[in-house]
Amino acid sequence: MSHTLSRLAAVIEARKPANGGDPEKSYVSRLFDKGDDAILKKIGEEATETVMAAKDARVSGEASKLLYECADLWFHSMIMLAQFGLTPDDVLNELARREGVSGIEEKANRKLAEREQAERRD
Ligand SMILES: N=c1c2ncn([C@@H]3O[C@H](COP(=O)(O)OP(=O)(O)OP(=O)(O)O)[C@@H](O)[C@H]3O)c2ncn1[C@@H]1O[C@H](COP(=O)(O)O)[C@@H](O)[C@H]1O
Repeated sequence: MSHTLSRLAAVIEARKPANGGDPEKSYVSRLFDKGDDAILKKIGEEATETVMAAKDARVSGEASKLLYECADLWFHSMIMLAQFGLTPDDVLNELARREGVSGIEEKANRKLAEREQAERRD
C-alpha cells in the first residue's frame, strides 16, 4: 500500500470513538459517531460530485476539480471500509487477485457457473 494510504488508514482507525477519537474535534470521528447512514450518504454525495466533475472536465478541458472530488471519494470510501472492518489492503489484495483476468472473461465464467448451478437445482 502507498505510504499515504497507509498513514491515512491508521489515522482513520485511530479516529474511531472506541479508539479515543473525539467527535467534537475530528471530522472523521464525527462521521463514525453518526454511524452507517451518515457515512453512506457521504459516499453517495461524493460519487455523484465525482461524476459531475468528470462531465464538467470533458466540457472545460480542465480536470483539477475531478482530482479533488476523486480524492474526497477515496477518503470517504476509506472511512466506509474502516466502519465495516476492512482496509485499503483488502481492496488492493482483491485487485491483485483479479490481475490479468479480463472482465469479459470473468463475466463469461461467472455466467457459466450460474447456469451450471441453476441446472443442478432443476
Ligand atoms: N483527507 C481528508 C479529507 N478530505 C476531505 N475532508 C473533509 O471532508 C469533507 C467533505 O465534505 P464536502 O465536500 O461535502 O464539504 P462539506 O460541505 O464541508 O461537508 P458536509 O458539511 O456536507 O459534511 C470536508 O469537511 C473536508 O474537509 C477531509 N478530512 C480529513 N482528511 C484527512 O483525515 C485526517 C483526519 O481528519 P480529522 O478527523 O478531521 O482530524 C486529516 O488529517 C486528513 O489527512
